[in-house]
Amino acid sequence: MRGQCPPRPALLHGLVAGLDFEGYLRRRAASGDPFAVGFPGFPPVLFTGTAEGARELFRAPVELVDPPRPNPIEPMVGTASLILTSGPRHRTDRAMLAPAFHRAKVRALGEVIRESTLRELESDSGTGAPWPVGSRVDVLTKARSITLRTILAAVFGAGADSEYGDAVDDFLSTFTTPLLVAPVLRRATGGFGPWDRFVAARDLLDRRLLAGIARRRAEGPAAGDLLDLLLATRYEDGSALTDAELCEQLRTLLVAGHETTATSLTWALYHLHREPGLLARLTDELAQAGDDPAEQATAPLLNAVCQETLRLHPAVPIVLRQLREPWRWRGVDVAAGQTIGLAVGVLHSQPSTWPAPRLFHPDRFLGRKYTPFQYAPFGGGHRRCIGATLAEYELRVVLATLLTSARLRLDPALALGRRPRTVPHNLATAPNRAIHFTRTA
Ligand code: HEM
Repeated sequence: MRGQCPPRPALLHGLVAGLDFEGYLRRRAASGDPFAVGFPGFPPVLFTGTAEGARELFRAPVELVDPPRPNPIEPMVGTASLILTSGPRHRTDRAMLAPAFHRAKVRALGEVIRESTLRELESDSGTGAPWPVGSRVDVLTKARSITLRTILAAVFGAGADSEYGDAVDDFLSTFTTPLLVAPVLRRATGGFGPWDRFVAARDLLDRRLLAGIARRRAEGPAAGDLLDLLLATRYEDGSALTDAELCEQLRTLLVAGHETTATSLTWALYHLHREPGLLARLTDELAQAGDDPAEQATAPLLNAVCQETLRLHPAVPIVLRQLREPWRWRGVDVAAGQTIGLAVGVLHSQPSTWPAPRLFHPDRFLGRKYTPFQYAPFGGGHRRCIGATLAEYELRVVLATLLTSARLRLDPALALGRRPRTVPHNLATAPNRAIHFTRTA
């Protein structure tokens, strides 16, 4: 089948992918399905971008698939991370954490999310500057402050941002794209290189996390937040998570739980402010819904805007599984050890499901449902994103709060110019340039 030979040279392709990840995957998909992609420093991956391929991937027997190893994000999250474990260990960890992501628990964070958003507009937030009328900001920075406070509240309880916020920021900013894509750079260079800076930031964050863990152990469980659930985790042999493993799980939740949502918020605001008619419809809808986050979050057009944002800009653009044994997938015999995956953006661009797929058109979600194999921004199967309910609720509450509390103007060059490209960024992706807005009211 065409498209299966890994592209050569991988380094050149890696550079092109680094400049426009979504566009690169779409171009590779044009050669056939499945199609191979080589990433520098890692074995080639065989991708699908079809609903049938997604169905087979998500329904693969649990004991057949693992997360890929080596994995570029391992230095950030560690081997005990929920993202990297498999088998009974993964099952237990997921089951223990799941209650924190149930609908009722997520709804209870509504006020925290709303206040966090208002704080970003009105006053000095500690993790971000105020946004007075007339000033211009990179909205991704604002979105990151809001989503970091939310995930810190979900993990440690409300108000935890002053203790951990800056350490998480430093940790994330030191894991630069070169470190992500080029494992050869991951070595000490006398304390001054990018790897040394990353390791120092990770150590600092872990020290803060360990202090928080010690305090919680001394004080006893709080209100069933994620830290409580991690501390209560027990395996079949009765053992608990070690301190190092606790740090890895906490780092995972903090990182996976805020950059993704922040990127999605940025794209949603970008598209809304390029389409005044759509923005007016949405603000009218929100005006009817009042101030209650739970009420606002049920608004149909708001929901459609969030879904369309995740369709056009899936913050996690690839979903990967490594085969333990040989498997026939998409009509191809795939060897044990090979990694197969879903290119989410390619799936979300299939013209048979999504007419005019490159257009931002939320109405396609009004009154219509798609299968979990046609639309998969949160992946699928037994590893589907554990934070999906939180992410969707947070997107809606932050957008509703921002749009009913402030007026924003997108920079004219962005409002009229070409759409920014998507580039890899930490665990997720981000627009390749800053999306600036001026607050006008
Ligand atoms: C818009 C926001 C988000 C997007 C687009 C997103 C997307 C994804 C995707 C595609 C996966 C891989 C699923 C698979 O392998 O099938 C994933 C996994 C994961 N996500 Fe999210 N995510 C988001 C927000 C969150 C939030 C708020 C959390 C909260 C902690 C979170 C935590 C995780 C974790 C821990 C995993 C690993 C799950 C496992 O392997 O069992 N994510 N996410």
